Amino acid sequence: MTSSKLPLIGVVACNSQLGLHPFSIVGEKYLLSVVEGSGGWPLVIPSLGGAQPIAAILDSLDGILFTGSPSNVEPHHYQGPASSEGTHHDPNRDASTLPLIKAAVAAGVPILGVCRGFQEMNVAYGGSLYQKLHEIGEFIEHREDKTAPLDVQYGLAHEIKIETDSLLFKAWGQAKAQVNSVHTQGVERLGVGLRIEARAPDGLIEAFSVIDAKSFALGVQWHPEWKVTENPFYSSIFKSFGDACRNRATTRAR
Ligand SMILES: N[C@@H](CCC(=O)NCCCC(=O)O)C(=O)O
Repeated sequence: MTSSKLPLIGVVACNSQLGLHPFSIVGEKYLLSVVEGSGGWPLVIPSLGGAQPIAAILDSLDGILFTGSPSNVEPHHYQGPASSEGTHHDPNRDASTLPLIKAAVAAGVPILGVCRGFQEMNVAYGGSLYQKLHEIGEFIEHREDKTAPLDVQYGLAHEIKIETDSLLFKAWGQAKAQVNSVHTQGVERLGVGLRIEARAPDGLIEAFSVIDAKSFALGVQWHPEWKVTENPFYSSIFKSFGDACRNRATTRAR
């Protein structure tokens, strides 16, 4: 690979107030997973909301990672009931990522959605979300113990069963894997044009891909970016995503 073909991978940012100023921020684990897991270079995509130059963004990138976030997609985007008081939202991120997801897939730009990014993909394709899985009754605990050390919070939490006709199976080569679980929300109604790739033991959808995508388009509910190089399953996901980005890098006009 020559340096001019290094895949440039957009990583979407969250908005957060630090002191008196609003900042666009991206967790370092996402940036490192692009470098160490996908062999690309991360470029932060700010979620400024409103008009964004989608065509120019897509023309400049070989892939996009839609990151996880403590914030939740605002329920009006999926015709859900209003969130309970105090729910953390990021309306500018919603306004930026929801249109960018479908535009990226249509343009053949590889995408990987993680946790909030996975939930955004589902909403972008017309799906809906459970806002509090633990209140539904039929699901195992999918939340992390926020009082535990990070390695415990992101430790392996449950098994997933992987469909054999799937991007995940192609990457991993096995029909089962162990994953972490760091989320409160989950897919309720699957978006149109999405195919289930994996489920948790309680039936919750843990991964899907976009059926008619011209390139890699996968969403996962868990966090494969977490210490990606130490987990062969997580590595296989970022490697497959990186391969798709490398493929675009060799053909994209610069
Ligand atoms: N808020 C949603 C999505 C959960 C999620 O993405 N968690 C990651 C938080 C830390 C990080 O930024 O990686 C939900 O709770 O379901």
